Amino acid sequence: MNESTTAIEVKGLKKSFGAVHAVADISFTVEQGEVFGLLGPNGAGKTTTINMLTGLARPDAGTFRIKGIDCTANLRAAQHLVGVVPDESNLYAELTGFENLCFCAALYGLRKPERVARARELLETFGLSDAADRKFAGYSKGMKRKLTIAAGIIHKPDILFLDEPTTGVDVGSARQLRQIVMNLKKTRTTVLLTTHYIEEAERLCDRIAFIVEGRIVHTGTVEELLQPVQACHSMRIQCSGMPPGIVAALRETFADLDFSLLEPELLRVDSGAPVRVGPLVRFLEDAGGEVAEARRLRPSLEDVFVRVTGLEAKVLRGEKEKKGGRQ
Ligand SMILES: Nc1ncnc2c1ncn2[C@@H]1O[C@H](COP(=O)(O)OP(=O)(O)OP(=O)(O)O)[C@@H](O)[C@H]1O
Repeated sequence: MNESTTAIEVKGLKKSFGAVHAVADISFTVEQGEVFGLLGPNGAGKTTTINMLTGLARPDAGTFRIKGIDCTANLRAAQHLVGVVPDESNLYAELTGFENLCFCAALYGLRKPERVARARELLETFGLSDAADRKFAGYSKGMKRKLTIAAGIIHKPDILFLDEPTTGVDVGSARQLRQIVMNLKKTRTTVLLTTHYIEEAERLCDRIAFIVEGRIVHTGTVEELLQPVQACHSMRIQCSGMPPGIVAALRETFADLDFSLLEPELLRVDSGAPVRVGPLVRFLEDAGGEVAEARRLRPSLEDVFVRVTGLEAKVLRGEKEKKGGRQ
């Protein structure tokens, strides 16, 4: 019997498409009951990783185990243990929400009375009962996403692969979808999710792996990831009328501080020690500027991402369009 608490174990997974190394070399483990996030910009290799783990893409190299079962050669061996929510919905546009769920339940071998009961239960839980008899094609993006997650957990899997749960949905639906993930966590379902939203990873995940150009560059709990920047002190100063060359002048006068101009009227100050605001404000105003606000910044995961990857935070904010259903 396998006593291990490891739900997913990935070693040296690789996948190329021609000259593109979509997944260059990826290894990680996810413990049972954990919500583990792959966080990275568009094109980092998140979907390709999930596709390999769910049998939608064949790895060029590497191995992976699900609950101790080697699935590299035989994915079916662990199929009953996993649920999959792909980034583009795999549900049928012409079927109703209820029919889609019953169909998925049948694929997983649930008996008819069980299918109907489970479909109704999930429609109720996800707030979709009123839309149960409407065609999937007419659902909003948020409703489509919810139903696709419901379909992924219809057979109560131990492990759920969830690709970009909230991409392309409105703020309210995103909040509900995050709540769904938190509820799954309460039932000890292991979740491997991908996202390019830092706040989402921070809120939902027990551990996060930063993925860039097909490689995991850093992994840890939010607390562990934040550790290197805890000692950093940063400020944002909103100041109009700053003369050209102000950043160089500030650097010369305050040699222990680092300055960057985020916008023409927005200055960022970073330091390894607490920053004294008074002298900075006086300097800026003596130079002809007018300070509207000076605000201390809490160290954030975004700072860590920027520091570890060398990328700008805005690469994570790129949105991508989703289709949402088989047409
Ligand atoms: N079927 C394919 N054929 C050719 N190139 C592909 C294919 N699938 C992915 N790629 C390329 O592999 C790289 C990784 O893509 P992948 O979709 O895994 O990234 P991602 O991190 O999921 O990004 P996104 O958030 O945009 O979905 C990208 O350069 C992408 O263009």
